[in-house]
Amino acid sequence: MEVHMNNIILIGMPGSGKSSLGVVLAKKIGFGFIDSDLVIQQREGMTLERIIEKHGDAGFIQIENEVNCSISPHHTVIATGGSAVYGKEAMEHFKDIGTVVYLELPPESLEERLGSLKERGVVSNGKTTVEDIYADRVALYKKYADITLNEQGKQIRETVEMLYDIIMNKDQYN
Ligand SMILES: Nc1ncnc2c1ncn2[C@@H]1O[C@H](COP(=O)(O)OP(=O)(O)OP(=O)(O)O)[C@@H](O)[C@H]1O
Ligand SMILES: O=C(O)C1=C[C@@H](O)[C@@H](O)[C@H](O)C1
Ligand SMILES: [Mg+2]
Repeated sequence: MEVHMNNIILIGMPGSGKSSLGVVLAKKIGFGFIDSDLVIQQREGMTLERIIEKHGDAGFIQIENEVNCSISPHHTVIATGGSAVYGKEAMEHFKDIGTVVYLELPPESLEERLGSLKERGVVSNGKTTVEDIYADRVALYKKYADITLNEQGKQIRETVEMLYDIIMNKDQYN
């Protein structure tokens, strides 16, 4: 598989580690790092939780879609928000500017990491459990992924190594 080395875009459920892994990967490969959640917060001048409260799920998805469409860096790892896949234009844009990597983890393991969903300000679309939110999104994560990384049982360091190997074309996973 050919990896588009301009940008690496991380997608996946909240708690899958896009932000935690992304910055470590960026440092390792000499790339920049952008967390699109922080770009959204800066643009709106409030926290993600507050934006969701104010605009509702649909309003947040629209804002996130617009912001993500405006992110066009070079040689950068982009950690997206868990709900980024609801933005069709943004995901098409990301596929144009880089390689999209889905960090895959089953809902049981996500639950252990997440703690309170409410505190994280998740776009729930009326769903209340991690399992239901996962079920609502899993097809979208798979649809947009150029690479799917199963991180079950892996430490952050191991997942970064696995991704590094793929990027550097020493690929034994795809
Ligand atoms: N093996 C692991 N891999 C990744 N993260 C892990 C692992 N074990 C524990 N964690 C923890 O899980 C959490 C992952 O959260 P993080 O904010 O990176 O996820 P995210 O995908 O960016 O979520 P969001 O969509 O809400 O932005 C962190 O607190 C991290 O330390
Ligand atoms: O998965 C989600 O619904 C979200 C994840 C966060 O990264 C933020 O983008 C926001 O809190 C919504
Ligand atoms: Mg994040």
